[in-house]
Amino acid sequence: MSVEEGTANHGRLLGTVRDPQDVKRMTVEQLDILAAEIRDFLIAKVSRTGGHIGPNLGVVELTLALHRVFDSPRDRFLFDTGHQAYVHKILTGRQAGFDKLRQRGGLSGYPNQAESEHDLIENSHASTALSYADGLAKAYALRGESRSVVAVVGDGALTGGMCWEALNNIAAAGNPLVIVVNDNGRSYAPTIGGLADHLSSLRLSPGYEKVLDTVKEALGSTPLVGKPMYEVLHAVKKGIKDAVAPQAMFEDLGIKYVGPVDGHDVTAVEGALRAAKNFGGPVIVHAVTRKGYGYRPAEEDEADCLHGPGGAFDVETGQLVAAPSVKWTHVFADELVAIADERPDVVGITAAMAEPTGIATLARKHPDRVYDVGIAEQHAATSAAGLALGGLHPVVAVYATFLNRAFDQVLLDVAMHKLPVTFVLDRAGITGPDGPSHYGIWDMSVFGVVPGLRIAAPRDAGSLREELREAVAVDDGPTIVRFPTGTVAADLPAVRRIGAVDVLAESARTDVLLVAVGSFAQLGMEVAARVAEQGYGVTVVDPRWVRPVPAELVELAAAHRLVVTVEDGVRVGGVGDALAQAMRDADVRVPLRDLGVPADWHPHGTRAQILADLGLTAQDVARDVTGWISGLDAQPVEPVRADEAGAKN
Ligand SMILES: Cc1ncc(C[n+]2csc(CCOP(=O)(O)OP(=O)(O)O)c2C)c(N)n1
Ligand SMILES: CC(=O)[C@@H](O)[C@H](O)COP(=O)(O)O
Ligand SMILES: [Mg+2]
Repeated sequence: MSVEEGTANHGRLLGTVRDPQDVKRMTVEQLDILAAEIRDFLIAKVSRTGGHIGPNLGVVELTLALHRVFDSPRDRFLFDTGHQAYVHKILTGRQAGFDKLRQRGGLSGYPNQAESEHDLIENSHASTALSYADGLAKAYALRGESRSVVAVVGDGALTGGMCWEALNNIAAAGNPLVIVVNDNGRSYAPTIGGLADHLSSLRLSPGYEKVLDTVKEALGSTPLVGKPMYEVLHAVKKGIKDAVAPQAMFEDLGIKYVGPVDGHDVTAVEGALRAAKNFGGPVIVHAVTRKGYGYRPAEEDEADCLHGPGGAFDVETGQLVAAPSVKWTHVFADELVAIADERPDVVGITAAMAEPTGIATLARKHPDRVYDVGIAEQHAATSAAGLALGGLHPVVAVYATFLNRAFDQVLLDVAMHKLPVTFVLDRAGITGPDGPSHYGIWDMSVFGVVPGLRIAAPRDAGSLREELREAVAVDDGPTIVRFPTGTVAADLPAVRRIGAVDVLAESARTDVLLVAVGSFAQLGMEVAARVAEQGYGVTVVDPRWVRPVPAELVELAAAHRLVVTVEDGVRVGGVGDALAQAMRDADVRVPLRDLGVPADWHPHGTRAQILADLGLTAQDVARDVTGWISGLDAQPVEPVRADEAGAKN
């Protein structure tokens, strides 16, 4: 049934769904209507809030079938990556929450334990569900609990190495476990690589299981027994596999394969799931779906099937409602092309996010110089090391949150080898609606400890261009260039440059040195103006390169009465911490206060809301700074050592 036809029902059936039991009672005809109503509902709600519309439209029937065959929450669903769990939320009593999806205080865009007993894992980083499933199945086996474990993993998530580590273990353990491969052939763009090719060849061989069964039946009447019988069967099975379908990789790994099944046919999916449930060992159910199914703008969106429009969109066209603006990503993308035009050794790497990171712009100009490695950030880092060893300068463009999992590769494979690799971290800092797992707040602390790694935090478009050029000019070690999400900040010219440090504002009085990191430069200017109104002089500086700590920053610190740092990252091990340490090492006894993000799980909301919650607005920071500097006036004692400035988290 089409979306239009479904609209005619005005969601009457959907309104009766309070929990999965309601879906279990429905007839096939009702399920058809319900699927259409769910699509209407998703389009209506997500077009207002933004969110992952394409992936969820593709799993409507699949999710209905899951909830009919299994008994959640006794049976456990583990969604990988978690961005396709909206239908699951709808069927588990959370319809009302969709008006505030991904908004402050509203439903999370991912599974969330606090929302429902039907959600177990709170992921959103890809390729983890099979490992969770392996552990969970082992735990249930050891505790003697008879509960099904069902992991739903996309073809894109399956390109992540963790999935293959998990499959290896799942096969070895042999526990009952259902792995539903939701194969829509796409990550954002079409999924790349041998695995994607394998899945698509399986998709084209629907007769495989049937042929296999027929041959098994025929051979069943031959007089062969024991080992010879097995060998004949095995040889025939392998021969047919090679002839009818390419090597059925999953079966060779030791995991039963069922499929391919039409993922938009609830009855067919149910049949496959029931067979898998009763099998008694690990089974892969290969469901073929279409991303964005049933919504024309998504189906026709060649770039990413409306994977996750970054805000409200027009239902008719699928176009974003907000006026287009120049984003940090665009500035990076254009400058990278300009650099690559001049330098044939510069190449790009993306981990399945060519458009969102802007690497696609380079790919359009120099298609042979961009590598999409799949959702494989660890591989991206070490493959970049290989490219650098081969004489190239790779630029690895990923979201800040996703580089975390490649720490060891950056540390040893890249930095220890002093290799010139530039990591460009988009969506650094508080990002907003995707919530805590997507906040790019760890990079400056985590990667700040890597010897020889330089980190730049540009403040605006001009400095992003400049610092990117400086980064790719480094030839004796890795660099990181990190910037936030959204519209790029207006250019903020420096008054002067001291060494590598830009001075943005000065005063006749040298009361406070305000170190404003990256996009907080503008906030720093506003703070300086407010604090000046209270009679104190503030020097605002942008260190530009925050690791290693510029020597000039320490000298500037020594020339002021108070140092305040403000950064869009966790305080522990952040820029403030690093500067405090450098000041201690230089015996600079000026008090330092560091402002930033507490190392914690901060909820979703808009970036502005979360920053306000954290006291990272110009008004809050100005109040803090005024309080601290006036406190020093009130107590004209020997300044405390920088490391005595107070506990922090
Ligand atoms: C480690 C990691 N890297 C990148 C991403 C960004 N990302 C989110 S969804 C997605 C594509 C997922 O493709 P697939 O698993 O096939 O799901 P589909 O959207 O096609 O349903 C990517 C790359 C992520 N969530 N986690
Ligand atoms: C699920 C996921 O990891 C991404 O799709 C994420 O939603 C990215 O959002 P933005 O690209 O809008 O920042
Ligand atoms: Mg996919």
